[in-house]
Amino acid sequence: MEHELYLEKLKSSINILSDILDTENYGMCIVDRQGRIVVWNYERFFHLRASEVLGKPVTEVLENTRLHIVAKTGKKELFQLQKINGTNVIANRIPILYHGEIIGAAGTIIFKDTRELGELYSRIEKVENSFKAYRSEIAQMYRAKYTFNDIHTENDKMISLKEFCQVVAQSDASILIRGESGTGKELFAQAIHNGGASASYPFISIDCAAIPKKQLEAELFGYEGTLFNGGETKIGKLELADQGTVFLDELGSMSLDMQAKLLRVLETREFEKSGSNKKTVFKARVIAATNEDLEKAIEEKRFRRDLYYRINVIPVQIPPLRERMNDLPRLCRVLIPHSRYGYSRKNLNVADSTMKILFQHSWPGNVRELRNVLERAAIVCSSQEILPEHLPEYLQKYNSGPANADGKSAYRQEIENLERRLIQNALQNNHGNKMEAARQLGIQRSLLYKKISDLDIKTDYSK
Ligand SMILES: Nc1ncnc2c1ncn2[C@@H]1O[C@H](COP(=O)(O)OP(=O)(O)OP(=O)(O)O)[C@@H](O)[C@H]1O
Repeated sequence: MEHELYLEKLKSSINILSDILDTENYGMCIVDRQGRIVVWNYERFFHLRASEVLGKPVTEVLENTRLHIVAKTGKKELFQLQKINGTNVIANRIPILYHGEIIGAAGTIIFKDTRELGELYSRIEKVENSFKAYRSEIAQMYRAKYTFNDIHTENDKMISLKEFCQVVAQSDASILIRGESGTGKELFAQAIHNGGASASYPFISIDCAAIPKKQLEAELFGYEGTLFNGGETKIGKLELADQGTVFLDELGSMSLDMQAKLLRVLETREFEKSGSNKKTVFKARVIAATNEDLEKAIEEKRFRRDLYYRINVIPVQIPPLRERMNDLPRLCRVLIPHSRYGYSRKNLNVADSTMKILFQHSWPGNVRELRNVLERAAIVCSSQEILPEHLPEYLQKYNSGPANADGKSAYRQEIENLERRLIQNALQNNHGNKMEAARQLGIQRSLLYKKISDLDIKTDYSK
């Protein structure tokens, strides 16, 4: 009898619960050990009042029921499809135990009709599909356009660097690309992204120097709508890069505060948006670039050593253009714009005299500077050849007359010939004695040695 009392207690608790629970999509029926109904709040689903069914065997009231079975076996049955009055419902059946003894079973229906569940599924499916569509749209919007084929070079060092980067593109390790401004750091970063498994995912570039320090955090992490920001939500670049690459350009100019936050993300692979305490998983690869001397910045306490080690897993150093001048002719070929005002000029090329000038410049702005020079020249030139006069003013200083095959100006060549003749004469007059020759020329002996070597002068005049 004790267990009947227990069932009674359960019944009154459930009645209280039904007042506070959402009973619109939720109902409960309890049977005793014999399968007789003791609690019934399925009223709204089956249009049968409790007074009509209480005490009746559940098998007489509910079609396809198994509650009486669960009240015997004690084995719960969850999320079962049950057809009642031509309607599918999802039913849970749970045995009720009292001091370890089965005294009945409780049945719950969560959804009135599986059509509702179907509708919910199709709504979820629609949301998922539009989510997929947005994701591929984001990947399209943030596409990396360059591949390794766009890195043009004939320089051995650059060819090996390209091959090395093709290998590291296959891993997801962090990369730190270093090089002067305009050497092609972003070009390499994009090629690495496109050469690896993340190619179809977004490539998100963030210029840490261009974004005001205070804004950088919101750009990277995003924020959730709160009362304080008028409910506005922003997806951060770290989240947007989902499975792709985050390219942190000018990393050296990131504030110490942001460096600490970035380090935490790289270590835990998760982050918190401002205004939210939920963690967002960080799933992208990081490629950073800088033209700053980071080691010096570490010494000067402007850059965190731990972040440096975390990012500099694979260091990539791009040489400046002046150290790979044999790339000039090829770069000129690919960087000359072959159209002007919409007219195609496929055969536009650089005249030899112009090339000689380009060889004399030290290109502090590297490939970007060269591209700008060629773009400007292509605009001002109406012939098929870019001539010295099409070059900007600051390059005209190298244009001191027609140049020789080795790229020296005629003026420079004349000076060298004169120097060579004077030194040869002095050496001859002094039977190859360099000290005497230097005295005769009125120059330091060290300068004479340098000139002899630079001008490749024969020094054996003793005989
Ligand atoms: N080897 C190359 N072949 C073809 N184009 C190149 C090469 N290197 C650089 N470029 C071109 O030069 C320009 C500058 O390159 P990029 O922007 O990648 O340089 P960067 O080192 O990232 O510059 P910054 O330090 O200013 O950010 C781009 O237009 C790029 O396509």
